[in-house]
Amino acid sequence: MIEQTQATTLVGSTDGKGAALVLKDVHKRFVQRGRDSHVLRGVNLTVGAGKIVALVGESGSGKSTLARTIMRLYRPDKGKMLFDGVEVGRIRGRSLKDYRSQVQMLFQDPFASLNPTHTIRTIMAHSLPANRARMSRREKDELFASSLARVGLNPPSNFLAQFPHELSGGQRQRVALARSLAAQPKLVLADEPVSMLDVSLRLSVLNLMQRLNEELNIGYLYITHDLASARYVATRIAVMYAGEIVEEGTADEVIEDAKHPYTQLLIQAAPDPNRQTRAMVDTTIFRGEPPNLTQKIVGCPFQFRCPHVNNRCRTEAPNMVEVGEGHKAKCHLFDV
Ligand SMILES: Nc1ncnc2c1ncn2[C@@H]1O[C@H](COP(=O)(O)OP(=O)(O)OP(=O)(O)O)[C@@H](O)[C@H]1O
Repeated sequence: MIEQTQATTLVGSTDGKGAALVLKDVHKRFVQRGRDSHVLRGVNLTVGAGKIVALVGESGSGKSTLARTIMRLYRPDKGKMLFDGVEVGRIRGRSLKDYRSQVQMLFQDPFASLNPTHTIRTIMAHSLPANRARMSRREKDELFASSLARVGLNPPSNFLAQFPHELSGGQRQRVALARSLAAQPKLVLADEPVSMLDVSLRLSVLNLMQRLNEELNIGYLYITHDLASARYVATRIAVMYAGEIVEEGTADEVIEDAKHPYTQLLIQAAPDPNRQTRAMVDTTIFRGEPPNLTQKIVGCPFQFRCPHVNNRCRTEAPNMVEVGEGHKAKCHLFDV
């Protein structure tokens, strides 16, 4: 029972040291109405212990599927996922619960993720890991209060008895963060956590995530469409296209010196805060469509939209190659 032995090292190992997530060649297929859709097509990605990595890409590129696969809500069809050195696919039973305490998800819509019929106290109590669920009510209230105070909800006692509908969107997202804190996570998979909040609140929630990262060494996989917020909050950015990471590097380098034609177009399409007329993502910059994931892709998945496409792109899939220090891109332009 090697997997049980390995997995038990997860239990209670909440030591503030953080833990790395390493994904190797992760594939996920869905079969829908008899059609096989290859949504994750060999994802390689590392979120270092206590690091913030942003995962950016268009709608449908597979970002949420990847997060759900990491959470073990989906089983990958192929590939390896290692968390804190433990193979995630082998974690079973109680250890899976512990894994899901240490790796938590923060969703786009905090209202949908908080049970509306429960008070904040009950919501927080339900997400406690087994080793904390046995605490006395007083101990739990102290833990919940300190978690709420840490996310800036003061005085915490006022919030414990409230229901989600009594809170603002920003407060609800803070409650969602406090709930995860009570379970001492090492990694939070934050799936568009600020996109439903008012612009004025977005920055405060991103700042809070960053502060929790610094104070508690919590790592984040920050999933977003928004390159500006990715650069603001993350040290590294990974760009996803059609179920693959096509570029990865430090946040500054990926934005300032993007190599992959897709990343370059994403940056061009991003809303420019200095230009009044382009408040939305400019999708007209992209010609063509992303590939049909129900069909086998021969060559580069970006060939149908790429301004630099050549014959090699139509026949040979590009490899990920070094394009700078700690900066990689999957494009034939650099694989000569
Ligand atoms: N359970 C499922 N069954 C079948 N297909 C699915 C399932 N979940 C996701 N997909 C398909 O996988 C593809 C990727 O979806 P996913 O939600 O992961 O993308 P995304 O990058 O997170 O998009 P968004 O930014 O809009 O959330 C889509 O084509 C979607 O229809």
